[in-house]
Amino acid sequence: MMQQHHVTLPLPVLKLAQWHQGGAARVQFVEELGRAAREYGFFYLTDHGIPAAQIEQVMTLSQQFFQLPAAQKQQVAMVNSPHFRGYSTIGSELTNGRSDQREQFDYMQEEKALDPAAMTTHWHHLIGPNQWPSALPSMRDTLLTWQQQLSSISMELLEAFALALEQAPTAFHRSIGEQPYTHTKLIRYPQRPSNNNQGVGAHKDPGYLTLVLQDEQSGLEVQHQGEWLSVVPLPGAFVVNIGELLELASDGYLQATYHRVVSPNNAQERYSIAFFMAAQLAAEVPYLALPAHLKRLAQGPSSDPNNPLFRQVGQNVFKGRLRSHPDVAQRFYSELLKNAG
Ligand SMILES: O=C(O)CCC(=O)C(=O)O
Ligand SMILES: [Fe+2]
Repeated sequence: MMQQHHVTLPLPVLKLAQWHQGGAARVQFVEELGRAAREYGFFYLTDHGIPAAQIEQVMTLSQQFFQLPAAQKQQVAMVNSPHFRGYSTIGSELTNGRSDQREQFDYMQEEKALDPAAMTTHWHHLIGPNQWPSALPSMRDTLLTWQQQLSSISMELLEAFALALEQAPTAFHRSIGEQPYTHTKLIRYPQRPSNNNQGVGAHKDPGYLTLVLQDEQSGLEVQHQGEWLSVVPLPGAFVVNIGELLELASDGYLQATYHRVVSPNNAQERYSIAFFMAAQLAAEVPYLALPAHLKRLAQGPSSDPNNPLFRQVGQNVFKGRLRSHPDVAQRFYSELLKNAG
């Protein structure tokens, strides 16, 4: 018999199949979710229904993309997209003012940019087409399907979150409308350079929820009671975390947890794929009326002068993008930065 290795996982493991099962299993899922969300703001999600073969296919595609010659990746460079979509080279992204040691490919829903006359506010620029590399013709359909599937899982999770907060399961629906704003990021962390181990600096995610798929290389860490916990990889699981919009909606009863990635310390590189779900850009985050026993524990959303949280979804997403991608901000939004500064 194969020897079993029992690794103690640092975070709760939730099975989405339990939610699908309904009845008492669903009630238990909601209870576990409520506890995990309040205690850690992070958990592993397994039994989510996405086949292992598809996960493998998407991970392989990501590796193929990053292995393309630099010139081909530059053909889809994000710095050419006012919509913050495409490839960012290592070091071009900033978190907490320091450069992140990762290269990435960002895409969102496939959309047409708005007519300039219809652009009445800055975040309208987030809407637009993706950029796809001609060298990998299957990438577009494979990744848009992936994004749609993760969006469906996130919608189910949001219903469960609503129940955990003792709301109607549809409490978030109005802010989502027909389609939430979704964003996926393929990421490659190279082996740690000698002078900077910041894969991505400590941050909160700006949306409602994030689902991360990691390979077998650790590096993701979450802040918990003043310590950094290593989110050791659990094969096939998504790591789910709460974003700023859920913190705002619950008046800080749930908090968006700080997390970071420390660059691989050995000869390995690390690949991950992060999926971020916000609400509709035009929406305002709802104020949920929490029952007294939860309200008592709500501390109000955190107020960090370096990271104001905005209830207007588009504004919250746009501020995050401007800060993370100064090259795009400088090229397309320098007037805005001048006025803000
Ligand atoms: O790569 C990871 O594991 C997490 C990435 C992350 O936190 C982010 O891109 O917001
Ligand atoms: Fe993150």
